[in-house]
Amino acid sequence: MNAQTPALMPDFADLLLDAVFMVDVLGRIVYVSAACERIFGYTPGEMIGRELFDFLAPEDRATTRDEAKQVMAGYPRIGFENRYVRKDGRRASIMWSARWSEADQLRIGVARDVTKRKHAEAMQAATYAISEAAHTAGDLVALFREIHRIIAELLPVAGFTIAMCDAHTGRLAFPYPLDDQADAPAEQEAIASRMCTDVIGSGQSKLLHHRSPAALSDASASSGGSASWLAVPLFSQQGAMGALIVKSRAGTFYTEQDQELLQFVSTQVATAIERKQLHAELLRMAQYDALTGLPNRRLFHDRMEIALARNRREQKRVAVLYVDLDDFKRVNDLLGHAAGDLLLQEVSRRLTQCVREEDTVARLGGDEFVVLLEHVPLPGDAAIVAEKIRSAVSQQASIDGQQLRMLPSIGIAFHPDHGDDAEQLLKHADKAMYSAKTVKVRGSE
Ligand SMILES: Nc1nc2c(ncn2[C@@H]2O[C@H](COP(=O)(O)OP(=O)(O)OP(=O)(O)O)[C@@H](O)[C@H]2O)c(=O)[nH]1
Repeated sequence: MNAQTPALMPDFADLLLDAVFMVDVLGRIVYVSAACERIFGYTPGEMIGRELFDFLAPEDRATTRDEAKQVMAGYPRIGFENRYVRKDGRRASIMWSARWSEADQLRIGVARDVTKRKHAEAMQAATYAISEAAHTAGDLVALFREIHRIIAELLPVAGFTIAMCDAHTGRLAFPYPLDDQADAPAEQEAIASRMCTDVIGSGQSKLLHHRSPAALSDASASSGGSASWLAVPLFSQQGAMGALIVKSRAGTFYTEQDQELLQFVSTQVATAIERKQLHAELLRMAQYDALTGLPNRRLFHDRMEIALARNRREQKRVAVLYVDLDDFKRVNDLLGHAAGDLLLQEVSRRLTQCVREEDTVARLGGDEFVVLLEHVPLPGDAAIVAEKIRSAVSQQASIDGQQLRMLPSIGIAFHPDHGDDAEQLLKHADKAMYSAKTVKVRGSE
C-alpha cells in the first residue's frame, strides 16, 4: 500500500472483485487495489502515480471530467459509466461509485467491470441495427458501409472488407474494399484474398496473427506491422456466398471471443445482404429486359419523362428513334426461337454501340427497339444516327454457324416538334417506322 494511502483502506481490499481507486486533487492515482490488473491489464505499480485520465478512452474524456468535478464538489455518485483502454489495447467498460473525502483530499472510487454486459447489449443493438440497415440502405455498398460502422463499434477495426463469390463463376469480388491506411496495400489485399478463399472453401472462420515482413526485419518495430485478421464466411441458403474480413489496429490482437462475436454477427450480415440482393434483383427485373439487358418499356418511359422535362427548360431538341426488324419472324421460323434470341442480343449490342453513353437504347418487346437521343442540335443529326444504326444492324451476323442479315425499319420523332409527351412521340415515331417499312415492302413487290 502506498505511503499516502489513508489508514481507512481495509486489508481485504485486494480480495475485492471490483477495483478501489484513490485519486488526489490533481487526478493522480495514489492507491488502487489488486483487481485493477484483471480489469485494466495494469498492475497497481503500473497505475499508481499516473493520472487516471491517461487510461481513459479519448471519447469519454469530456463527460468524465464533468463527473469528477461533481464528485469533488461533494456530490457522491453511483452508476456513472465510462470506458478505459486496457494494456492490451482493448476497451474496458466501467461502472463507478465514487465520493470525495474532504478530510483526505482524495476522490475514492470503486470500479466495476461491466464490459461483458456492455458487450451483450452492444451485440443486441448491432443485430437490430444490421437488420434495420437492410431495409434503409439505398444499395449494397451503402449497406456494407453501415455494417462496417456497426462492427467497428463492437471490435477495434482498422481494415474492413467484404468479399462476394459469384454464384455462377465462383470468382471472388470485393465490392467493399479494405479501406486501410496500411503501408503495404498489395500485401494486405493478398492476405484478405487468401483468407477469403480459405473461409469460403472450408465454411469455417479463421483468425490470423500477422507480422508484416517489414516488422519481421525490424525487431524494434514489435507492434508496428503486427495485427490480427479475422475472416468469417457469409452463408446463404445455398452455401457460403462470401466472407467478411476485419483487420485489427497495429499492436492489437483479436481473441477467440472476437471470432465468436463476428461469427454471430455474420448470420445477420448474410441475411441483410441476401435481402438487399433480392431487392436489387427485383428492381432490375422490373426495369430491364431479361433477354438483352436493355432498359424495358417502363424504364424507357421514366428516362423519357426526365429528358422531356429537361428539354422543356433547355428548349433544345430530343429525338426518339423507333427501330423494328424486318421479317424477324422468319428467323424464328427457320432457325428456331433460340437463334432468334441470339440475334436480338446481337442487335441490341450493335444499337448500343451506335449511340453515346448518355443516350438510352431500350427494348419495347419482340423485335421492337427504341433509342432516345438527348441534345440533338438539328433533325439531320438524328438522321445520321439512324443511318449508323441501319448500317450496323444490316451487317451480317453469325448465329449458330449461319450468316444472317437483318434490315431495320426506323421512324423518328422530335420533341417538341411532334408532341410534348412520351406517348405522342412514341406514336409518331412508330407511325414513321411503319411508313418506312410499308414503302420498302411496296418497293419489293
Ligand atoms: N426469338 C424471339 N422471338 C421473339 C421474342 N419476342 C417476340 N418474338 C417474335 O418476334 C416476331 C415478331 O413478329 P412481327 O412483329 O410480325 O415482326 P416481323 O416478322 O419482323 O415482321 P415485320 O415487323 O412486319 O417486318 C414474332 O414471331 C414473335 O414471336 C423473343 O424474345 N425472342
